[in-house]
Amino acid sequence: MIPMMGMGGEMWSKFGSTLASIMFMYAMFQQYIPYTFRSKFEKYVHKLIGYVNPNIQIRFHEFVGERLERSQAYTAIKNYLSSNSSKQAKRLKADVGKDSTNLVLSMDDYEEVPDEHEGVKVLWAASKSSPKTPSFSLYPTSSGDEKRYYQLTFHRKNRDVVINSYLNHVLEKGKAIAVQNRQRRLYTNSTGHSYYSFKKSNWSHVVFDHPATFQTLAMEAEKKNEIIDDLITFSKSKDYYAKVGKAWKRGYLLYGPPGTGKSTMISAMANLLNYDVYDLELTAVKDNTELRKLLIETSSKSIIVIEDIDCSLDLTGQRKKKTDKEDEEETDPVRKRAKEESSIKESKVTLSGLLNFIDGIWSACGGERIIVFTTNHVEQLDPALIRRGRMDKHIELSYCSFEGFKVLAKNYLDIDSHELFEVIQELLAETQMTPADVAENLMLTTFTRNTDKCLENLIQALKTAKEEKKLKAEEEAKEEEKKRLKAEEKVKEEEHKSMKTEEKVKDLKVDEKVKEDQTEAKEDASTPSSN
Ligand SMILES: Nc1ncnc2c1ncn2[C@@H]1O[C@H](COP(=O)(O)OP(=O)(O)OP(=O)(O)O)[C@@H](O)[C@H]1O
Ligand SMILES: [Mg+2]
Repeated sequence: MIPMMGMGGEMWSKFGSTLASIMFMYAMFQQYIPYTFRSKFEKYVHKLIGYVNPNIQIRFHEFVGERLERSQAYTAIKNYLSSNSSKQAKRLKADVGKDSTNLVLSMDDYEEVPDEHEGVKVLWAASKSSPKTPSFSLYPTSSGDEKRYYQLTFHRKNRDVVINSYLNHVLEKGKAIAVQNRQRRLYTNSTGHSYYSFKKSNWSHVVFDHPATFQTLAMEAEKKNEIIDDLITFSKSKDYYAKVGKAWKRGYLLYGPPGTGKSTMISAMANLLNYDVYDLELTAVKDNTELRKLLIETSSKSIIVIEDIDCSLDLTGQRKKKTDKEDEEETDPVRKRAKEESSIKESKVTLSGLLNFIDGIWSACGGERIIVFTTNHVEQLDPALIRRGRMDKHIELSYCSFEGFKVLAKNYLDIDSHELFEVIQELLAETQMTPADVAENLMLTTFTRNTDKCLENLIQALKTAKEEKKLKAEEEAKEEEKKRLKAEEKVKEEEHKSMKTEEKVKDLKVDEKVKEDQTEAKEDASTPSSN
């Protein structure tokens, strides 16, 4: 044992002294050899190493270009390595990931991670270089001056595989991981702060974490699956759209009464496809130019939403006149308010501007985008806006069906069947209740603490709705009858009037005839006879 230790100690001391001498010589070399000679010397040393060393190295710096933008390749590699390094590297860096709940691990500086692709072995290393000349700054620069990079090392015989295949594989995988890990955003253009115009973007955003999914959406299973299929096919059809020469986008029109789940479906779409949501408030857009600017700023993999399209835009001059008239009759306070607001702000976005937005040349920039319009009154929309090709899919969201109710019962009460379901089925067929109202009744509150009570409440609400519907129908029938009687009366009155005028005309004609006769008789009397 002891001799061994002695040997080890001797070896270390030798190694230490050699290292010290090399360091000393290097310091001397740096201090006393002129710079020009030194740089030439270093060049030859690198060349010499190049002849001897069979490996090739590629560096991917964090910041590149004149404006020192963050390199996309660096970010993609970082993401790619984060999944590998957490299994292999010994020293890791941790950062908070999306939702602020999970940790994302990546390899620490000077750590190395091996990787293999198509039988080719490579080695990744994370590293950083400090600036050679110290820089002075008024601002604290903790790590700003350090230049981080990843270094890829591989044998030169594998050059083709690495450059042609492996690097693409790394970038693609890295980007896919970034999409998965990214925190999705909900953007809006309706901040209303015009003094923020110096800001770079016209969109402001918050974190998008709406929990709605297609599983929790009350809807017929067949219809739901059709929509899911459509969305997934769209998201995977990049090559197909390129082949047929169409911009990679798809338009959906969601229509139906308030509270039937239009907005909920948009959130479910975003969650299904992992897309960002851009909620475009048309009334806050000044004109077509601003609209185009907003569109260009939207990123790929996003859903652009225009809610209540019929209220948010006076699409044509004709339409404006029509809506003015309708204002008096508008009973829904929200729609009335929206109409008032839109007329106050005097948005100059026109129908043609909007159509350009949907399928003009500009719409192709970015790609992989879904445009969703919602409306409560599909019949009021301009045919040009909703023709096929612009809005590829029209989806009607309607009153709650029994199938929809079962989804809600499963979500809210966690039950698949119940003895009261039959009654509810009958009542739902006879009434028109929105999923929002049904959901409201199924919500467990302090008052309705159990399932039976909830279902009974719903039955009560459905019965009331049925009664109201009956009363409303009766009232409408009465109203119709009143209108019919009024119309009949009017017709009679008209007839009466026309008869009277006819009589008057007749009388007048008789009077005139009498007068004419009288004047003729007078004239005859006053004319002296020729005899
Ligand atoms: N089909 C549905 N499935 C599940 N929940 C629904 C459904 N429809 C409505 N709801 C519930 O009702 C609430 C209101 O629905 P939502 O906002 O999606 O309606 P909307 O159709 O967008 O109405 P509006 O036309 O007034 O904008 C939602 O928070 C959701 O909980
Ligand atoms: Mg809505």
